[in-house]
Amino acid sequence: MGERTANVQPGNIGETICGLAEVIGSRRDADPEKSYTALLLQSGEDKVLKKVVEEAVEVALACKDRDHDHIRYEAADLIYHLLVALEYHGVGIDELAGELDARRK
Ligand SMILES: N=c1c2ncn([C@@H]3O[C@H](COP(=O)(O)OP(=O)(O)OP(=O)(O)O)[C@@H](O)[C@H]3O)c2ncn1[C@@H]1O[C@H](COP(=O)(O)O)[C@@H](O)[C@H]1O
Repeated sequence: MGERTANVQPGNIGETICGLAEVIGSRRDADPEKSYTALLLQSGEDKVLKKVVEEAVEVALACKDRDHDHIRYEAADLIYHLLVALEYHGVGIDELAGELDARRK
C-alpha cells in the first residue's frame, strides 16, 4: 500500500474481501510493531472510526476529481478500513453478505 498500484487486473471480489477479512481477523492479537492492522485494532475504537471517515472523504474527493485510478485506490483503502471496523465490532463478513443478500430483489 502507500502508493497507487500499476496494471491492476480485475479479481473475484467475494474471494478478495473474504480473504482480506480473514487476514484482518488474524491480526487481532498480532504484534502492532509488525502489523498495521494490529496497531489499528489495538489503538481503540476512535482511531478505527477516524480512519473510516478519513478514507470515505478521500473517496469523495477522488470522485469529485474524476480521477479513475485514484477513486479505485481510495475505495480500496476505505474497504480495508471498513473491514477493520467490522472486525473491531465483531461483525462477521458472512453477516454483511447476509445483510446485502436480504436486500436483493
Ligand atoms: N489492505 C490493506 C491496507 N490498505 C491500506 N492500508 C494501510 O492503511 C494506512 C492508510 O492510512 P494513511 O494513508 O492515512 O496512512 P498513515 O497516515 O500512515 O496512517 P495513520 O497514521 O493515520 O494510521 C497505510 O498505512 C496503509 O498501508 C492497509 N494495510 C493493510 N492492508 C491489508 O491487510 C493485510 C495485513 O496487513 P498488516 O496488518 O500490515 O500485516 C495486508 O496484507 C493487506 O492485504
